[in-house]
Amino acid sequence: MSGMKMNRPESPANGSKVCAVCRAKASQICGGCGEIAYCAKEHQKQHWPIHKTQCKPYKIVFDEKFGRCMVASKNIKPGEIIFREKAIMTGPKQGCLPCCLTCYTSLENVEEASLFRCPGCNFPFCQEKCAKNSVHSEAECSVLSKTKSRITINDMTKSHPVYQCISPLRGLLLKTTQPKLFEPFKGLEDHNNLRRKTEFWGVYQVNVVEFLHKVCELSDQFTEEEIHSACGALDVNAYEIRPPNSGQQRVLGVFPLASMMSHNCVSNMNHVIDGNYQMTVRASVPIMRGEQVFSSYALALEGTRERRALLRQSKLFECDCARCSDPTECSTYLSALRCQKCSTGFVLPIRPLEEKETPWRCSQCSYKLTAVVVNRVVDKLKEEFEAIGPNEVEKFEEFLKRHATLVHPNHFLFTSARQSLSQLYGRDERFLLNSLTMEQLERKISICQQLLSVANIVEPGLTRIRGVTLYEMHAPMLLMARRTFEAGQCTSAEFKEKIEAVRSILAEATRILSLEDPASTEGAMGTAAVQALDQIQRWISSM
Ligand SMILES: C[S@@+](CC[C@H](N)C(=O)[O-])C[C@H]1O[C@@H](n2cnc3c(N)ncnc32)[C@H](O)[C@@H]1O
Repeated sequence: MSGMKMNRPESPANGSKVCAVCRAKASQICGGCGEIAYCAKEHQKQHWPIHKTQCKPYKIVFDEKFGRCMVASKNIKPGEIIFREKAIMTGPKQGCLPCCLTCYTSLENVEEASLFRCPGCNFPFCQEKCAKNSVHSEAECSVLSKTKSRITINDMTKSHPVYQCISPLRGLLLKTTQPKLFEPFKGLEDHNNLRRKTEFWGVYQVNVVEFLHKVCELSDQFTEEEIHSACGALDVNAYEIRPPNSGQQRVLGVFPLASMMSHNCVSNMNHVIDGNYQMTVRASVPIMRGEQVFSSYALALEGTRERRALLRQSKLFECDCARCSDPTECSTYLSALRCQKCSTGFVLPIRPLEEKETPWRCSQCSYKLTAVVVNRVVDKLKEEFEAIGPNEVEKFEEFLKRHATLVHPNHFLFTSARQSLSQLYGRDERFLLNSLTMEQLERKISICQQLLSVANIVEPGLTRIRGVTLYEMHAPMLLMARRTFEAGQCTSAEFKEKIEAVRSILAEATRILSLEDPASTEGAMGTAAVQALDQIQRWISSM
């Protein structure tokens, strides 16, 4: 990586390390950070009270291209915790539906009589206890009370622009309520200079800056620039959280250390955020000393044009990672079309980083298409895909069948359709597992396999999608094995072999899903996976 500055550990000119306690020649290195060396175990033990606050498997360094970024200071194994961090603030996401400002429960289906309106500001909450929470009552309520005579949020089924102000306001109010937390918030990249030239700047100017200045009377406390910085810091850095009861809504959380991770379209970490808004970041694949810890700010199962557009718009940079630069997206062909001329080749962008201008060419017959034509085809397909309801199994299947001659089997819209189908077969009330035919069970397995073949490349290692898909795959495999055996269509030895295969899939799913928050859907799946694995293991040993 060019231009990266790293603070190297103290070592003599010949490169060998010295003991941090006695400066004798060191023979061992701290396993936690890979940085500090010791001559013997005793000195390591003696040094621990001092070293433990600095013992981290990463460093924050500066790079000309990425800005501040996180680099592994030792080799990190898959599953190893890189860091844990609690959110310094949380708040509603732009464009959200009205929600409780404390627990973020969606108020969409709550009757007016069941709402609690805060006596100070009249904002709706799910219950009185939430309105009394200190984040609201001790800071923002008095600011929002200025809106009381002007705003009443009545329609819970439509987003209200006032919610756009809440998260920036919470960030800004840290200045007086929690100055220690305001420092890292203020230090986040806001990209004001780039954002100033975008259409969003004007929207924030009206909906947030002018609202906080004119309606909330905060012009003495925060300048226009400071308010825009808060909006930018959130757009560029905040993580999306799925709190329980919030329905489909996402909440924003600010994690200053996690914000230091650069983006790569194939990340090497995974993160879990628990109910207390604590984030745990682990390596999903081996990370070697000196390598960056990369998060993915975009959805890994999207195509290059879609990921790069999101990163350009919300994170203000042009991603040129290995995946974006490769026309085949690391051989996944997630954006490839089928050639309509020779029908055996796939049409790929010649210069994938120039999505608006690049010609696309068939890998077999050199048939060419312009970017405009390709983008139009994909946009039309996307429109059709987005019109499919979440449980419409038949429509997803129809979509896959109808367009099989148009796009690569792994096309990102097909992969998304498969992701939905992998969950619907076996879970949707019309397709419960035990009611599935052998053909449908086979279909579920093949959908999961195809999904895994893509996930293994773009979300490799200990990642949520792999854990969930492996778990989804084990159940039809197990059921098929049992049905076949009970029908006398396989021998005991063959049956045992099939069960062994299920066991190994389930063991991997368990390893991945056990890293999830037990209160989350994936965490619950992890618990179920542990039980299923235990049962299968007992079953195998009794065979
Ligand atoms: C969440 S911040 C990461 C920390 C940031 N580098 C800093 O110094 O504060 C996101 C910003 O980092 C930079 N960045 C992250 N990943 C990048 C990448 N793959 N290529 C170029 N810039 C990147 C961009 O400026 C982006 O808006």
